[in-house]
Amino acid sequence: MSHANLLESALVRLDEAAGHINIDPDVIEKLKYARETMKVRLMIRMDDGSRKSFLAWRCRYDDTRGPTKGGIRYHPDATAEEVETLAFWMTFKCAVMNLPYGGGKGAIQVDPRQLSKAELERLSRAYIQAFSGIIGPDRDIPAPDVYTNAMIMGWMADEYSQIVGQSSPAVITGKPLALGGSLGRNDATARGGFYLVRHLAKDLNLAPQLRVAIQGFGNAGQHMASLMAGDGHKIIAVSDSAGGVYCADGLDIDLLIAAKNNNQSVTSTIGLKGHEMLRGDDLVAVDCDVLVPSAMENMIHAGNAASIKAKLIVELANGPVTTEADKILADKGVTILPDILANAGGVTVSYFEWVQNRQGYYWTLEEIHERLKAIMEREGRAIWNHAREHNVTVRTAAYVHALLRLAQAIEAHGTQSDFIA
Ligand SMILES: NC(=O)C1=CN([C@@H]2O[C@H](COP(=O)(O)OP(=O)(O)OC[C@H]3O[C@@H](n4cnc5c(N)ncnc54)[C@H](OP(=O)(O)O)[C@@H]3O)[C@@H](O)[C@H]2O)C=CC1
Ligand SMILES: O=C(O)CCC(=O)C(=O)O
Repeated sequence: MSHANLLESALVRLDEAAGHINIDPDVIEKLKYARETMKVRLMIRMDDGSRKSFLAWRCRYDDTRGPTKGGIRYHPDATAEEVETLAFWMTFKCAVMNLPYGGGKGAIQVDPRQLSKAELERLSRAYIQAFSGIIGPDRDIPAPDVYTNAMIMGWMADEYSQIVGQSSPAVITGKPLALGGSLGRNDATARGGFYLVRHLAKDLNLAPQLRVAIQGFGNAGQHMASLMAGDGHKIIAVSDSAGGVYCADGLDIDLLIAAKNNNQSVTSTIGLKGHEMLRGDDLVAVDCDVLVPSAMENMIHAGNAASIKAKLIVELANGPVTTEADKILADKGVTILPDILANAGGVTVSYFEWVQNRQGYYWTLEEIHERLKAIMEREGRAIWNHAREHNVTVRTAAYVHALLRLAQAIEAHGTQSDFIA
């Protein structure tokens, strides 16, 4: 599926949820469109003295529940449509977790692996120069996403602080600890999903030792592998953009992480420690108990959903399963813990970072983990129970859960505030 119909497809889930509750059509009308999407062309000086331009966007999809919140993605295939869809999902994700935020997202159309560190820094600072008017600690708060990280967030927070003339750490989350980052943000996306699976293990009839396949081996995928392996489960397959590896007895996670830290693909471990090669779509079809998509959108689609053998899919990626694949998987009896719940640990610890920045008082790692676990379990349990009681998928239950909160906020604002920025 191209990005051109990504939002349309995402809105199918909204309509589906709206069909299960009595909701004012005005609420749905408001949630169907992004509030504002700003597009710019960033021009930077390359190391060889030439100038190069890059398209970039920031979308503030809906700010009814608070300042907009969401990551910035660096990817050569980024489009405005993708950014708006990701911002739509953020709107629902923040509502699912009851965070005092709306949804936003940003992107630069770039392959960051083709830039030097100095070029990457100039580009990241140029992004903030361009968007400094629409971001801010009470307006729109960026964070990391695909191919961005703490170092980039540090440059961005520094650039913003220089522009406004005062230290302003709460404008961006996912920063390095030395610049006001939070303990526990690094593995928060995976940890939230991990706590959720552990909490629902009995309800899901999960075996004590699970065979897990992970698609994508970056921030989300690597931490999920470590957490699940540390809890006694076997990671039997992982992949990255270059291919995949498989080992029925369990892959060597330290070896895989060392390869990624060395800028190599997971496939560089083929032939070592019993690691075998996986091609193309083979990873999703691996005989396993749990499949964890942790890469990009639409990777599980009508063409490969029928081949899936896992009984549980934990969506650490945003939008990894198309609406067509949802139906195929539901017919096969596969349970999906949806993105707006399963990967919400990241934005939840981002929220903790923002709170700590604002109060100037920092929590211990244990406090972060306890608070994250409590919120994942509270919202996860409510959504799970709703799904069971109303015989709907966990995805529909999560959308209903968020939609009720969004509707309350939209109605509470009244009808005269529609044009306030
Ligand atoms: N970081 C965060 O806090 C959050 C991230 N997410 C979502 O999680 C997903 C992953 O993000 P994150 O881990 O941060 O990103 P990273 O940039 O850290 O990692 C992305 C991973 O996906 C891999 N990948 C890209 N294309 C493919 C492909 N076609 N097949 C297999 N693997 C592929 C990359 O491969 P390679 O290493 O070869 O480049 C990389 O290993 C995204 O959907 C993101 O939006 C959701 C919530 C929060
Ligand atoms: O940490 C955040 O604020 C947002 C993370 C994000 O982009 C996401 O959850 O998709």
